[in-house]
Amino acid sequence: MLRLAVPNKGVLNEAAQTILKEAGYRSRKDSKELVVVDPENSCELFFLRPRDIAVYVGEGTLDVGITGMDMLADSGAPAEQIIPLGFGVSTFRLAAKPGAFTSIHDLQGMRIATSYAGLLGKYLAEVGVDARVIKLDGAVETAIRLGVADAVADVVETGTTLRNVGLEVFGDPIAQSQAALIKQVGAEETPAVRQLVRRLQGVLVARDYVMIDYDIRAERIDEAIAITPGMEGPTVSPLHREGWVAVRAMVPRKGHQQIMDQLWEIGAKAVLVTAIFACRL
Ligand SMILES: Nc1ncnc2c1ncn2[C@@H]1O[C@H](COP(=O)(O)OP(=O)(O)OP(=O)(O)O)[C@@H](O)[C@H]1O
Ligand SMILES: O=P(O)(O)OC[C@H]1O[C@H](OP(=O)(O)OP(=O)(O)O)[C@H](O)[C@@H]1O
Ligand SMILES: [Mg+2]
Repeated sequence: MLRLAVPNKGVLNEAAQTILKEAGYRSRKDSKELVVVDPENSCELFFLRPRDIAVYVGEGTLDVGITGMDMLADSGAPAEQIIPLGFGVSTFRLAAKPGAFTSIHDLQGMRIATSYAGLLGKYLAEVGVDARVIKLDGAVETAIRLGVADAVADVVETGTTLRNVGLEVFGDPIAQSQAALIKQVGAEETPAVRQLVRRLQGVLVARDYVMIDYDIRAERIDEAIAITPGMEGPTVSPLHREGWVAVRAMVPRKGHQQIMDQLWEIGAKAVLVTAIFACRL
């Protein structure tokens, strides 16, 4: 049995469940379910707080888990990324009242509120700043207004939360993060883990790529291949029309309209773009 940890709440919950479902694993029927057994995939899914997932995986009680890389770094647990998953993308940053500070070095002797005390503590040690870390569970942006802190260190995505309380980021970003599949440091990747990884990678590729099909004059095939090189070279098949070939290749979803324009410029006909439902590369 593969034992897999999935975020039970927060912004990672829905995206993690979606990617696992697309990868062929069972979903839970309601948000109160804490363990789901998936016999077809010989897998058990444990729904846990994203912050705790690194701890379970680091201890080796669960084989793999999905959590934010910032949470993994914050926990200090001996776990590592297997693959990034492309969601829960955020930056960990300092913020304060506009104009109050310009760099981390202005925070010597100040109070900084955060729910990522581990991550902030490591950063302060790295840059040699001695500040007081005020550990809070969430909604840390309010700490300044309530007089508990002079600055905050928190996750920023769109910046809406900071704007709403009249705060501004300052200094260099402390860390970039996104959700990842993680395992214990040094743990061997079992066949079940490798299969999960292949499936997740297949979903990520299917999300990022589309399939393009078109017909082109045989003498322009080199130009066409330069535009649509595919993953390992496009499929080129003869057409039942003298002097023409059919080409099929995967291209990035982003920018596929520009690729269609370029193909049209070199005389391609019947250019079709279709979504990839699933793939294994
Ligand atoms: N608004 C956001 N956009 C993108 N990613 C985010 C956002 N907020 C948090 N994250 C990321 O999601 C992960 C989990 O954060 P989340 O806020 O769900 O956990 P939490 O704060 O412990 O839980 P909760 O907010 O339910 O108390 C972290 O890696 C974080 O960087
Ligand atoms: O830049 P934004 O797009 O506004 O997103 C960032 C906000 O999202 C998260 O809050 P969450 O909803 O998880 O609440 P929390 O602070 O209680 O964790 C994070 O802690 C920030 O407050
Ligand atoms: Mg949160």
